Amino acid sequence: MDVAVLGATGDVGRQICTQLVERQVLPTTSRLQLVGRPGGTSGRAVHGLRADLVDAYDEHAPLLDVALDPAEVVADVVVVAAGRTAPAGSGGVPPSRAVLAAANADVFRAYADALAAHGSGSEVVVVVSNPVELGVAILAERLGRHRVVGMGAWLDTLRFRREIAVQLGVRRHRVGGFVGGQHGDDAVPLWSTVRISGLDVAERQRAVARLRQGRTLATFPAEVARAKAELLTVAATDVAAAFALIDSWPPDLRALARPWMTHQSGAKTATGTASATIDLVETILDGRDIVVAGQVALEGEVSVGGSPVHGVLGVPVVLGPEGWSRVLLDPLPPDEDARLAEAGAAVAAACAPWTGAAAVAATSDPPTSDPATPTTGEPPR
Ligand SMILES: NC(=O)c1ccc[n+]([C@@H]2O[C@H](COP(=O)([O-])OP(=O)(O)OC[C@H]3O[C@@H](n4cnc5c(N)ncnc54)[C@H](O)[C@@H]3O)[C@@H](O)[C@H]2O)c1
Repeated sequence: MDVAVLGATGDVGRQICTQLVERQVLPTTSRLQLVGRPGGTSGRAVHGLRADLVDAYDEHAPLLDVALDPAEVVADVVVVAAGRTAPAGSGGVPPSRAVLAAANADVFRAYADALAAHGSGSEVVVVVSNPVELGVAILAERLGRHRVVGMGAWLDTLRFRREIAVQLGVRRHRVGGFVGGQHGDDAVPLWSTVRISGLDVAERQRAVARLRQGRTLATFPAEVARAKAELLTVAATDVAAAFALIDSWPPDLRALARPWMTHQSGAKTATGTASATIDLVETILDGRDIVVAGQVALEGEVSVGGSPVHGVLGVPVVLGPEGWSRVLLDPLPPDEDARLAEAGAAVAAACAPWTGAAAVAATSDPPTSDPATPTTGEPPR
């Protein structure tokens, strides 16, 4: 099985390539295609990245290949990590979600069209680039929705599980449960899906109630906004204190605030993002169906706020070698249902200018103001 990484020389792409090789996810007979952009700096650096990986891992590296033309991308799993990102650190004005969308919609379209024309017709695409929902929408339109999954919800899920595990004093693998919604501020911690191995239902309910401290998701967007404002003030003079402050908050808030602060600190979230991406790649290569959370293009499999969702949303899905097959989501409590509905509306508004009939107009005349009404216009981390 072969893997292609688009944007291989970027911070996230390089981490994905390195971890794929270092963790020996691919046998030496498989091929890892490093994809850069002709004319850009990545078109040169991608050759250097190949040499560096061989230098480090020659004994167990898969066949390493370079591609600079989208038409040359051929693999069983294609990871999309190419495109513009919000610069790390707190200096300057970061591009809004809409500006990021305008820049990356072209990247998504270019690779979607190339894969539709020249691909095998069965490759599974894992979207990392942001806005991840837009990437899923554009690629799913051209390749078929079941072959495209966004990894933002899985990364959010791992962060949520970790924060719960830390608070309970257990290892992360003992905690189940998912985060859905939109990657970023409209991520929805699905508390009703949380499971803790070793605890029966009553014990789990008591533990979750303790962790939630009487809050519901109705107040979550306001808490996130307040948390960011507080962190900016504290981090202006003491970044360590800002991270310590996060430790005092409940797990769902920590799961959003910590990566945001990481980005603000000037570090990026490339390592964790790559590790979560590789989880999904391994699942697809493994041949077994596993339940993960991912952004997928729904056609009414899920209803939120009383209406079936026709659009991209992060939900728990069964993922396997042919992509995602089913959504696994029981009826939700009112606060989770309401937040998921809001996230679905925010995604729909954000994707509308770039998908379907609007995409043709958007290609020649992209909107310059933020078309969406998410909790904030900030891009996700
Ligand atoms: N989904 C998530 O959870 C998550 C987390 C972190 C970052 N991201 C996203 O991943 C993407 C990459 O982030 P990064 O930090 O690596 O950015 P980066 O700027 O370090 O790298 C981007 C790479 O994309 C390449 N690129 C741009 N256009 C291209 C094209 N048309 N063809 C091939 N390559 C192209 C650039 O040359 C560069 O190497 C961003 O969109 C970022 O927002 C997503």
